[in-house]
Amino acid sequence: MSILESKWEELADVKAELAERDWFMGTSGNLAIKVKSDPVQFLVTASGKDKRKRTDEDFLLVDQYGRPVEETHLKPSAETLLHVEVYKKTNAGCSLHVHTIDNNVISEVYGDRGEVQFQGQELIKAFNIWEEDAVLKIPIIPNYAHIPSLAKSFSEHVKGDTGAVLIRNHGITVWGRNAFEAKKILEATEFLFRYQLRLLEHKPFQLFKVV
Ligand SMILES: CSCCC(=O)C(=O)COP(=O)(O)O
Ligand SMILES: [Zn+2]
Repeated sequence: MSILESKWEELADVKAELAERDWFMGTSGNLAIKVKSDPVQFLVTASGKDKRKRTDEDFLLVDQYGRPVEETHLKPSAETLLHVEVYKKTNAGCSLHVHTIDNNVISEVYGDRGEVQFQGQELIKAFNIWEEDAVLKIPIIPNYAHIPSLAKSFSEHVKGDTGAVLIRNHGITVWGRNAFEAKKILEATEFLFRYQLRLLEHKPFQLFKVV
């Protein structure tokens, strides 16, 4: 099996797992996996598809600018430029973007603060944060309709090989060194968001403690 074929299968498997969680409502979401470096090429989901389906036209190969490598009738994800920023600025191998109710509500509740923070939660270790009393900060950026503006704002928060950025009332984009790590980060953030929303139901004052 070629590297391209094995990366295709890897991304298709991640897509199927996220679909099982129902994280691709209404054709939302897009996924990418790096196939080669120097210059970067990556597979990205084709735009506008139902990502819950598995087909031979789910992904296409694009270059470091997000342009299709070969002539194709498929269009790369409308949000390919965000994945471009990840592979331009880090050594990440996979980036995932999903819209969920929980990430949208968290982004709106904490959006004016520009970030949501988590402390004292075991699952922040998914981000390779191990220090006692460490704080995980997830940035929240405005949802610009103009994708180059969205990508520019997103890029300011793309710093290490693993990370996550919330886009207000839109969704989350995460990345990791490989597909396993990116999925781990996505699952951890969605856990933390659900936890925080549950906590707010029972202890509304927590909104002010998590700053
Ligand atoms: C119908 S969701 C609006 C577009 C979006 O935010 C998204 O994640 C999916 O866009 P794509 O072009 O990647 O299908
Ligand atoms: Zn989106």
